[in-house]
This record gives sequence, C-alpha cells and structure tokens, in this order.
Amino acid sequence: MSSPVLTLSNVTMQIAGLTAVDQLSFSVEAGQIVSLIGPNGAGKTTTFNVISGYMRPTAGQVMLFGENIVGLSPDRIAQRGLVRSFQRTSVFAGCTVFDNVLTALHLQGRAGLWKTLLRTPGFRREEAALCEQAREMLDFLGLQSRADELASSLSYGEQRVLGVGLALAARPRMLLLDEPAAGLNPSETEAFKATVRRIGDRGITVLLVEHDMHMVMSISDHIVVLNHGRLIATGIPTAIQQDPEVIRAYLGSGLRRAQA
Ligand SMILES: Nc1ncnc2c1ncn2[C@@H]1O[C@H](COP(=O)(O)OP(=O)(O)OP(=O)(O)O)[C@@H](O)[C@H]1O
Repeated sequence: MSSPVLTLSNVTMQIAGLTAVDQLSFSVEAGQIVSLIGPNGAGKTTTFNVISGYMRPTAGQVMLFGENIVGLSPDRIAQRGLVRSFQRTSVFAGCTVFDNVLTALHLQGRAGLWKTLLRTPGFRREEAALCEQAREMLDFLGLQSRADELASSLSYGEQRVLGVGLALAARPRMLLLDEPAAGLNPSETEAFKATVRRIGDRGITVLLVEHDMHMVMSISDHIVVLNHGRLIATGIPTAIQQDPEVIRAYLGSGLRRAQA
C-alpha cells in the first residue's frame, strides 16, 4: 500500500474576516493523479496557495513527505520536491523552446558563477549534460520539432505544456497544476491529458485544480471536493459523480455535462 506524500490536517485560512478554507483535511497518496474541485469560490486556489507556501494557514498542518511545511517559503517547499505550475503561462516568450527548458535546467544546475563565467571544463561538461536533458525533456513533452522556434510562436496549448516542462525541470516528486485546461481547445486538452498521464507514469504525484469536468473525471485516480472552504466529498470519479452533496453543490451543472 502506498503512503501519503501530502497530508492536510484541519487547515483553516481566514482572509479579510472570511473563512476561505475551513478545517480542511485530506491526503494525497504517492503516484496518484488527484483533482481538487468545487464551485467558484470553494477555496481551491487558497488551498493551493497554502500547500505551495504562498499563504501561511491561520491554523492546521501541511505534511509533505512526512515533514510539516507550514511557514516554509515556496522555494524551500520546491527544494523538498513540491513544485507548482501556474495557471498563466510562464514561459520566456522571446527565447527558443529549447532555451526555455535549458534555462530552467540551469537554474537547478550546480555550476557556480565563476565556473560559468570562466567556462571551465567542469562547466562545459555540465552544459553538455543539460543540453542532453533539455532534448529529452522536449521529447517527453512532444515539443522536439519546435525546439528552435520562439516560445511565443507556440500555440496557447503548447505554451502550457512548455510551462509544465519548466516546472518538471526542477525535478519535482509532486507537481501542482493550476487549471491546466483553462483556455485550451478540445484537442489541446486531450494532448495535455496525455502529458499529465505520462508525468504520472514517471512516478510524479500530481494534484490539480480544474474546472473541466471531462478532464477531471477521465484523468483522476482520486477527487477531493470543496464547497464553501469545506471538504464535502472525496473518492474515485464514479463515486464523486453520484455523490448527492456534490451534485447539490454544483446544482447539477458542471457535473451533469461531464456525465453526458
Ligand atoms: N486575497 C483575497 N482577499 C479576499 N478574499 C479572498 C482572497 N482570496 C480568496 N478570497 C476569497 O476566499 C474564497 C475562496 O477563494 P478561492 O479563490 O480560493 O476559491 P476557488 O475555489 O479557487 O474559486 P475559483 O474556482 O473561482 O477560482 C472566496 O470567497 C474568495 O472571494
């Protein structure tokens, strides 16, 4: 049996007198693809902010790989293996696709300033290894044929995939995806789903916030549902689709479309 990589215990987040997240507890098991869903204003983004260190919860505990990460900065949390890919594209538009990935890998590299400036043999060896890793990453993302093009020339969907590649360059053990399908057309969404599955196949645990119920229902091993900051249901997709409280929370709308 797998063990949880992430556990929230009684997490509460009050913002300007409003309880955005209310006594929230749930766990994410290693290697799973888990979706965090709920109607607008349910507290999903706030929960992501708390998990990734952008907000310090008013109360509660967030355990990542067995360690309480409340109070750690996003950078420190990323060093512990949890990396977040943002809703908006975050690629360097004026650089080539290859240089985007290479730069992200460099940020994780070990070459120090002097080694880099003096272009020592150690630096050149590391540079060659990183170029190879960048090519592998572009293969993995299905962007190899676009390597020499400017990132700005990619479609919106491809830019989102590249943005995930930049997050993967940090070698996360757990990846947080913030509305990955937002703004994608149906074929881009299908391609993105395949990418997320391959990320899962690499043993990386994925937690995503997503409004596209088709994507959520077809990709998730497990779903966590929030409403008004509270957990109202958790389970496998088929159970969530039939959960009366979930259907009530959505007034049947989004969920009914996904079942159709
Ligand atoms: N910085 C803030 N200042 C004031 N209120 C906030 C702030 N951030 C979130 N809230 C409130 O907290 C509640 C939860 O918001 P949150 O953005 O986490 O929900 P969400 O589930 O991500 O919504 P959506 O699906 O619309 O993105 C909402 O009532 C929201 O108005």
